[in-house]
Amino acid sequence: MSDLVMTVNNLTVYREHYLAVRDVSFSLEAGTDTAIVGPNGAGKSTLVQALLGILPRKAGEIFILGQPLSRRGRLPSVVREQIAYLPQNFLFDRRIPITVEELVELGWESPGIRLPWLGGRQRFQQVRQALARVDGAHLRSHSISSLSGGEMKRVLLAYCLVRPRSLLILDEAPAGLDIQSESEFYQLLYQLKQEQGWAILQVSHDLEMVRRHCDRVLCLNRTLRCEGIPEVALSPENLVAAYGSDRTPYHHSHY
Ligand SMILES: Nc1ncnc2c1ncn2[C@@H]1O[C@H](COP(=O)(O)OP(=O)(O)OP(=O)(O)O)[C@@H](O)[C@H]1O
Repeated sequence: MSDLVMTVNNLTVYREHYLAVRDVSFSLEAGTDTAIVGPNGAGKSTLVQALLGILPRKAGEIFILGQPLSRRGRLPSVVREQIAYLPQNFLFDRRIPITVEELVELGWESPGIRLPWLGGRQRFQQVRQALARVDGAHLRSHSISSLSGGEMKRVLLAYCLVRPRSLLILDEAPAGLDIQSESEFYQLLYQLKQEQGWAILQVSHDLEMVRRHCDRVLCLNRTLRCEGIPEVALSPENLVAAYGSDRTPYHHSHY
């Protein structure tokens, strides 16, 4: 049997009084890359935030590495530290006097009690390795205030990579990267999934990227309209079902 990293059963989530996600079920296996696609306002970010325990759910169950996510969004710390999340926008005050290395180091820490004097050497090496993997070694001592948008994305990915993980959740993460950096970004995701068995779940509007890189697609428009391998889930009929006949992106495709 394959290793299930996440199982979602009949998930329903409201934003205030608005039913944003209704009765969604799916599972994620280790070593796979799954895309969530759908039109603006379809509930993609809401779904991701509910999976992370940031937004409360109205109904349904979420299991991560076999452990239930509590109604209050809690998970055992050994499970929580296996999850990395790269948001669409990382909003913070860039004047905070912190270097790239210090930021990435924060990702190395386990949730809970911190003993900063322990594991210093290992932490140092892990931070260097993570930055090297995203081609950001030269940024190590730069202040985060000096980074471009694309450099910041790479540093945040290093933050995710700095310790072993099982699940990486991305919300439109490569937006803002140039073509070369985007291609390297997807190459790295491929390695993480193949070599380290990460399950990847990514929200995307880029259907060409999804066709090229993802193993499975969930088409969301409040509820799951279709799912499957890209060739099936992104067929013209299924895109019309997910986006509606007037908003389907199929006609803009190069396929
Ligand atoms: N705080 C809120 N209160 C009420 N409705 C909200 C709130 N936040 C989001 N919504 C609504 O919930 C729906 C789902 O929003 P969500 O951001 O999850 O969609 P999305 O698929 O991620 O959209 P996009 O592709 O535009 O990023 C939208 O109709 C949005 O207007």
